[in-house]
Amino acid sequence: MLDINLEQVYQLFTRSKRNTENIIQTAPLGICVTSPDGYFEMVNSAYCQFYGYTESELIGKHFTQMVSPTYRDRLAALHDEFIQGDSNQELRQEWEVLNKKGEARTIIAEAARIEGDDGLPRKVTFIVDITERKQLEERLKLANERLDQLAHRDELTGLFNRRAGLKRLEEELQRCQRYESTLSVAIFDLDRFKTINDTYGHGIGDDVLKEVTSLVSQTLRTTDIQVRLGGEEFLVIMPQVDIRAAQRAIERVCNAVASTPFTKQQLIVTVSAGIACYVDTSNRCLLDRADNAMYQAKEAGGNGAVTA
Ligand SMILES: Nc1nc2c(ncn2[C@@H]2O[C@H](COP(=O)(O)OP(=O)(O)OP(=O)(O)O)[C@@H](O)[C@H]2O)c(=O)[nH]1
Repeated sequence: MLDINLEQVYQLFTRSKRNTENIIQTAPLGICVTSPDGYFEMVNSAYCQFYGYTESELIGKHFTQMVSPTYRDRLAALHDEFIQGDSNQELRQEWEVLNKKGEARTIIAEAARIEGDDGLPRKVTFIVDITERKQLEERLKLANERLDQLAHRDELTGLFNRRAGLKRLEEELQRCQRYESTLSVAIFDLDRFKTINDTYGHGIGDDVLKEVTSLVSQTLRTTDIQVRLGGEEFLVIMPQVDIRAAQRAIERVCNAVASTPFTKQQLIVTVSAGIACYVDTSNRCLLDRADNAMYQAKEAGGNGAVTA
């Protein structure tokens, strides 16, 4: 039998308790224990350091004071649910919190339910500061969006650029083939645009391009795709639209452009358009047909649409 007296048991117990407390206090992640009604009963050094409060400033305070006001009610409700839950479930979630200086930080909090000395449940929360990681992710996301923008969008008008637009057309044509649906395209070009540049300068020419394409987008359906092919030449892809409907849409575009004065100079601009409808053939052939039709519209004096 083990020869151990009460004093030794007590010493062992005290040493073990001290070890546990030391581990908790020196742990690199923030740890807190909250009472069944959400008040701090224990906070470790990392927790205090992260939030910028001393231990005595936190003990006895309600834990929701550490989160931004938007989340307070939700978190208090979650705490209650967690404390009352039957299972030993764990809660892991990302939160926006506020430190003592009022700075917003992002944490991942993971919680576990334990039983306190009094037999009542307690919530132990472990927090990891992910603010820098979140900021980095945000910057990466913005940089990726910018890269995506540069790779697929035309800087001046914000429309799809030629490469991205032709890729979209290819995808739409494949959809037509697979589902035996239809599609129309229109190529349009501003009439005598060089005169605008020569008379008012390139800057005003740019403004005309931006305003015209914006008006065209508003005139078309949201499912239509407008592409800047280059210079003052544009492509409109109209999925599920037959040649008659396409003609009506593009005539509406021509009329809208011709009847709207553009830029502060109130310039009157017209467009010529060629329309072609998908028949089982290649992308290139469809665009060539629309392009030829557009030149016919130009030859007929501009400001109008011709179907291939
Ligand atoms: N401002 C501006 N002008 C551009 C841009 N890209 C092309 N252009 C100009 O567009 C004009 C196109 O001239 P042309 O090809 O002769 O066409 P047009 O004067 O519209 O004549 P038609 O098409 O025959 O009616 C040129 O002056 C180009 O410099 C651009 O991004 N901004």
